[in-house]
This record gives sequence, structure tokens and C-alpha cells, in this order.
Amino acid sequence: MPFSEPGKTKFQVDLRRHLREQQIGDNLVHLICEIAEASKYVINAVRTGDLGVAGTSNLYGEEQLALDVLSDRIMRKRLIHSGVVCNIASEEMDEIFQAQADAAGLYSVAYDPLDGSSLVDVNLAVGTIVSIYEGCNLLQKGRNQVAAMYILYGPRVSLVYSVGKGVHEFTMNHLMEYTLTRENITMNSEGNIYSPGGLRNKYNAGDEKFVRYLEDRGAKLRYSGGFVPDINQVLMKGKGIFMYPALNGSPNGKLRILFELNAMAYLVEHAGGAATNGRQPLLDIEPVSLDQRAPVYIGCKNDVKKAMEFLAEA
Ligand SMILES: O=P(O)(O)OC[C@H]1O[C@](O)(COP(=O)(O)O)[C@@H](O)[C@@H]1O
Ligand SMILES: [Mg+2]
Ligand SMILES: [Mg+2]
Repeated sequence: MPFSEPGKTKFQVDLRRHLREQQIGDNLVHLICEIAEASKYVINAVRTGDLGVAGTSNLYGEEQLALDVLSDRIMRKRLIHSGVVCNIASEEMDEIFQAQADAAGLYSVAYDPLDGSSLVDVNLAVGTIVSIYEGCNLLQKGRNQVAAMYILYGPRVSLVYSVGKGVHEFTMNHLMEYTLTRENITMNSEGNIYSPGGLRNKYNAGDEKFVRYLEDRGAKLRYSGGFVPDINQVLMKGKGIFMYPALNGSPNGKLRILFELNAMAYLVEHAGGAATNGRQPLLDIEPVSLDQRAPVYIGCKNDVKKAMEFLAEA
């Protein structure tokens, strides 16, 4: 039942109550609520934590910031203690962590604890991205996610989730509770915002033509350099496209299927948008490794289709 019915103001609905209305298992409700709890410690770390480097590097050889390591620890600890998780994969861990052996009713979680962490020192928005699967297999199609969510740490903290029954936004209130602010978010078929990641002088001909087409159409450039706020803008306004294409020297772009792309693709598809690697829906890719990357075109259906046409012609 929608929460916008007369007599119930949307702002009184907390996350747990909303999840219970989705007719999903208790373990999944519990897991999503635990992740929401973890995010309160992550935002505290973002607001007050050490901005320096951790002195370590992740699976991709990227220097880890102290905040990456701390956010990862916060998330992992909470997932382990939830008691409903078997396998955990994180952008900041080299391999899969087994919290407990395979058993009925357990979930596996892939996450990026603090996407865009290098933007914290200049006070731009960052976020946590989470994909949830039933059972213990993490190397499976994104379409098999049973839930996806992100938490955006901006001027306000918001949490956007879907369990395949609409996409819903919650905002943290002064008591640090998440309360419903937008229910059943839907995207238009096209829009006038574009958010192009990566160095443009490394774009291939099709991407360059597509960006020129958007500019000629009068689309507005709206790119912050943070995947979570950039996607949030497209999703909440219901218009436009985010892309991080293949680049000269990086044929798979930058963003990772497991930790970054799958959750966003699931949310955007469930809001009526589309997400592809330029050839096929991202959610249909069967990943073979944790660190697999893909080019991404994600947002309004017609805009994504147009991008694919330009790529096919080039
Ligand atoms: O500035 P770049 O290198 O083009 O990358 C921008 C992209 O990288 C990200 O910062 C992800 O990288 P991290 O997970 O390492 O922070 C995204 O948020 C953003 O879309
Ligand atoms: Mg990331
Ligand atoms: Mg990260």
C-alpha cells in the first residue's frame, strides 16, 4: 500500500516500516536496516575523520585514503554482525570475505564503502553503494540482485533503495533516522542533463559525436565527479544521462560492475530508465572477476538508446 494515502504524511514513515510493507523476508529487512545504521558511522567519519592517506593500496593499486579504510571497516563489521550475510566483497578488499558458511536465508553483499573519497577534502558529495544477492554467489548478473541501494552524503544524507518494487528515497532527519521523502520515483524517457565522466580528449568518435549532439540539443552539463551525487541528480530529477565511456587506453572505462555499476543500474531500471555498456544492459553482464569494469551509459531510456546509436554508427 502506498504511504501517500490520506491521513499518513509521507514524512512519518521510517525505513524499517517501509521495508516491512514490501513483503520481503525478515532477514532482508534486517540487513538493509543494518546497512542504514552503518551509514550513520560512515557520515560521521566523513565529517570528522582523518583526510590523509592510509599508506595502503587496494586491489587496483589505487592509494587508499584513511577514510576508505575506515568506511570499509564500519560496513564490514556491521554486515558480519548482522548474522544474515555469508559473503562480502568490497572495493577496498582484495578478496571475498566469508562472514559465515552458506546456509538458508543468507545474503551476499558487494559494496563500495565510500565512492568518490578523494572529493571529501574539497567538500564535494560522496556516497556508499550496495548490491545484495540471495545466497553466497557474488559473481552473478546484476539482474539477480534482490536489493540495491546507495547512501548519498551531501548537504543532506539520503538513502535510495529498491527491492524490485519501486525506487524510494529516505532522508536522514535531525534524530539521524531515515524517513520517507519520495516514493516510487520514476524517470522521464529523455531529459536535458548530461554528466560525462572521463577525459574528453580520450573519448572515441561515437562518444564525442553523442556529447556534441547533447550540447546541440541544449542539454546542461551537470557533473560533480562523484558517481553517487551524479546518478542521484539524474534519478531524482528523472531526466538526463550519466556516462563514463571507454577511453583511449581504458577500453572498459573506470567504474566497476560489482561495486558501482550494478546497484545503480538496478535502481535506474526500476525507475523506468536504462543502463548499458553501449551494447547490452549492464544487468545482463555475467562478471568473471571482482574487479571487472565496464563503460556505462545510464539514465533516461531514449538518451541511452541515442548513445548506443552513435556508438553503433562510429
Ligand atoms: O575523476 P575520474 O578519475 O574521471 O573518476 C570519476 C569517477 O570515479 C569515482 O570517483 C570512483 O572512484 P573511487 O571509488 O575510487 O572513489 C566516481 O565517483 C566518479 O564517477
Ligand atoms: Mg568507487
Ligand atoms: Mg571507493
